[in-house]
Amino acid sequence: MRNTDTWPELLCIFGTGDLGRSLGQRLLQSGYKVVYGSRRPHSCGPVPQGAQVMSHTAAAQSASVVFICIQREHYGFLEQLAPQLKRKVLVDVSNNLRKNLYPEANAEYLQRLTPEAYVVKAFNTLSAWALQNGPSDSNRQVYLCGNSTEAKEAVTEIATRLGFSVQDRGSLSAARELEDFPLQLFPLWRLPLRLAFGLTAFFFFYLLTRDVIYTYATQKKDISFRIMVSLANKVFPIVSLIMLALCYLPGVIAAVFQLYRGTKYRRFPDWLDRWMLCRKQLGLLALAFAFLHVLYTLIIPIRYYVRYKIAAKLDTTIAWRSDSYYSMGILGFGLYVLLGITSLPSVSNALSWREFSFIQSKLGYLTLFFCTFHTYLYGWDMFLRSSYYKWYTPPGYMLSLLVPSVVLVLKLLLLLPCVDRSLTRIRQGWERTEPQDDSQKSLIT
Ligand SMILES: NC(=O)C1=CN([C@@H]2O[C@H](COP(=O)(O)OP(=O)(O)OC[C@H]3O[C@@H](n4cnc5c(N)ncnc54)[C@H](OP(=O)(O)O)[C@@H]3O)[C@@H](O)[C@H]2O)C=CC1
Ligand SMILES: [Cu+2]
Repeated sequence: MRNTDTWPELLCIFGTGDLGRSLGQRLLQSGYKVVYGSRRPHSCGPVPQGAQVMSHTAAAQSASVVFICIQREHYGFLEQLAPQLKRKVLVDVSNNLRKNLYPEANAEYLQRLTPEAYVVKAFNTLSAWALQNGPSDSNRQVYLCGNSTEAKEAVTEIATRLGFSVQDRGSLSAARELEDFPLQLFPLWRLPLRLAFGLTAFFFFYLLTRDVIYTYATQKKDISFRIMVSLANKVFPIVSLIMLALCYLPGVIAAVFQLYRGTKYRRFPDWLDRWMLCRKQLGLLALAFAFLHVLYTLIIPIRYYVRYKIAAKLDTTIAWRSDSYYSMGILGFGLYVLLGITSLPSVSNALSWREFSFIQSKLGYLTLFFCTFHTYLYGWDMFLRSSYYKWYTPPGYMLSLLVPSVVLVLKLLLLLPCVDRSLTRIRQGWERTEPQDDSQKSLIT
């Protein structure tokens, strides 16, 4: 099918648009020869230096691999070209503007137009910009699929020469999935973002009512200026703590499921699966909120309102209490940042699985513990110190501590030696398997 003896190999690109030009430039830089097929070979836009431009027919005849850098809507003319494209490798790079715009994938449509060509879907997840700049850490992956193994090998070779790493996603029927990739908008972030937004809105309005509006209604005192810093600095830590707890809750629930079922070989319910998959995003958002809390806390001493209230008398008991909750908060935040850093791909790739799970799980629970304890101490301190917090504190404050406390208690229970032993046994797949049917049973007994 291909003549691999001639190097530099000549490759053909149909379409002199953005992607065609970027791809051509990259191919030329990697040592290939490039010929363009265009509707207007003599009046098309600028092409990279060193490339030739011809009619579609002439260009197709000269190469064995043809990149189709044309929008799917204009594929129609390729049907007449089918005889010239016979036994050629056609690379479909196209994307759609929406999901399910057409009944079949673009690559399958191309295969239908040119039944005797070998269509390979590839490169569509890269942008013209990424192609032109060459592979970078985040833009290294090329996904491809197709029915002919040889054709896929040819495209793999080219992509590898361009510096990309290739992932084969199977036959051409996977093309639809590949075409949907670029259309996804932060799929794993959606749930955590909605949650963060919902929690923030809820606690903000809750505190606004209980803090500002209630005070105004009962005491005719206007403390609305507290919205900007004091209120924000209550909402952010609460949301952060709850989200961090929610990041560890699914792991605990999964362990409970496994213990209850006595096996790890049964699938978790869908909601738990989805929840487990977005733990990293939950954790990172929680970290962002913790950051805000730290920043807001740092400015407290320079605020006029606080300096105005500072009393001259020093009470060592109070000093102890408040210093301990600051200290817990700082320790918790330090670990929080560590968790965030180790979740970066470049860092986590450098860790072994054991190291990664040690940090994300053991230190993760420690972080949750510090942050929860910090919140407990804060509440205790405020409760003892000011009468104002006596009525405000309980409901909202308890609510913010509920989820983390549940997670920590469950985790402690899971760490009990007897529970831990059976969980380890289940996770290592040592569980007793019941004989499947009666014939086996009789063999055993
Ligand atoms: N731009 C990007 O970042 C990416 C683009 N893609 C895909 O690459 C393909 C091309 O995209 P892009 O380069 O941006 O698009 P452009 O509009 O920039 O270029 C399309 C090219 O197709 C040719 N063309 C247009 N109309 C017709 C027609 N009726 N018949 C024959 N040829 C025609 C033209 O080349 P000529 O005048 O020489 O014939 C034109 O330059 C698309 O399918 C897109 O989905 C995929 C990933 C990223
Ligand atoms: Cu705090």
